[in-house]
Amino acid sequence: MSHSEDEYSLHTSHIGNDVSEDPVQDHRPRLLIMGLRRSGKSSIQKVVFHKMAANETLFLESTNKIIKENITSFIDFQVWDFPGQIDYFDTATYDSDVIFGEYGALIFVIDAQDDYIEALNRLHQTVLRAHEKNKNLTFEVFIHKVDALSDEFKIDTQRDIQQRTTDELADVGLENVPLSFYLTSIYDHSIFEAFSKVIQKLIPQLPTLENLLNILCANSGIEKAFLFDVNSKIYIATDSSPVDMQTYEICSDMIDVIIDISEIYGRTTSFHQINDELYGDDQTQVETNGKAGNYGTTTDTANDAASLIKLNNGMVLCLRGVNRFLALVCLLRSDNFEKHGLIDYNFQCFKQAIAEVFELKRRSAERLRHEGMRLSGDVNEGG
Ligand SMILES: Nc1nc2c(ncn2[C@@H]2O[C@H](COP(=O)(O)OP(=O)(O)OP(=O)(O)O)[C@@H](O)[C@H]2O)c(=O)[nH]1
Repeated sequence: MSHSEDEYSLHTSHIGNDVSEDPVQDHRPRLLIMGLRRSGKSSIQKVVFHKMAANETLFLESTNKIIKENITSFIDFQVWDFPGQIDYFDTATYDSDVIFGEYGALIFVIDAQDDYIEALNRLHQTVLRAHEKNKNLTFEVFIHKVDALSDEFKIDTQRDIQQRTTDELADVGLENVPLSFYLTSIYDHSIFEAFSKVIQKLIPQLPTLENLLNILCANSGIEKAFLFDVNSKIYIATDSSPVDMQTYEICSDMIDVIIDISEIYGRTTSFHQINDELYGDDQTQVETNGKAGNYGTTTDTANDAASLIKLNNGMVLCLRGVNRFLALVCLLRSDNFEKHGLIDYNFQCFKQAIAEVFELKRRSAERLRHEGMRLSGDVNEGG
């Protein structure tokens, strides 16, 4: 699967208090990443959206102004990284109506390896003020850097943070604020899984996507299917069977394997069998075929990408490109894969349905844009 800078481009801009925006772009959903200094905000953003290796974040400089980034993907959204030390409710410097006014989510990062009392105070203040500005904002608390904690301690920490936060909010009459808690670390898949859940809340088409995945799984003998945003490895939807972390990890790793192979062999790839050391299993094989095969990888366009990894436990991992941003990764029994003609047919129907869902979305965005332009034209003429 190929991906170019262009296709998955990230545009970064830096802003101070002058949040001057393109009125059309301004309406993309916004992810605000906040928390105390050194809690890990920039690291999270670099690892998820820039493929930075987790240990390289050790050398990140402290952020000293708000960094705004447009993520161009299956849904266009903005990520705003806030420096830990600023007071974004200081009305003389920051316009909190602009910062909190948009549709989106506020991610609050708490360093779980540190004493978190101050962070909880800050979280409380932030939720209070941001909720006052925008009742539709969802609050996502990342209890972060949990890689150094034992399983038992992780659970206790989550329980304690959750309890204190909800109690304090209930004391001021805010028991119904939408607040979710996640245990995260950049050293494993937990940060991608948490981001997936946050992003899914911003996708109005989620129930339709889940429904399509359920139908595909039921009719193709698929155990579990994820629809991934290839660039970030965030999954934007999965079928309604429970997500087991190991399955998610192996599906997500498959994307890396395929991208790495594509980068090495490019579109000339014909057939490779690679001993897959990824899972310590020398019988696991990755097959990346050219278009001629019944199934395989065509690496020239992400849309056509298809690949198969046979695991030695009788399961098969199967990847199919859906469009230039999305890929479907499924896990199924190899017996069921014998009917791969049927699976291919079902997949084509699924791909078509996804295209229609996003075409509808594109058309309504276009209509909004036209209406926006007409409105701003009217304003200009009037002025
Ligand atoms: N162990 C561990 N360390 C982490 C994790 N995430 C970030 N860090 C480390 O935490 C330190 C601070 O990370 P930053 O991303 O710079 O923190 P920040 O919140 O952006 O800091 P400011 O820009 O000062 O607000 C770095 O040394 C990271 O390597 C994690 O999940 N686990």
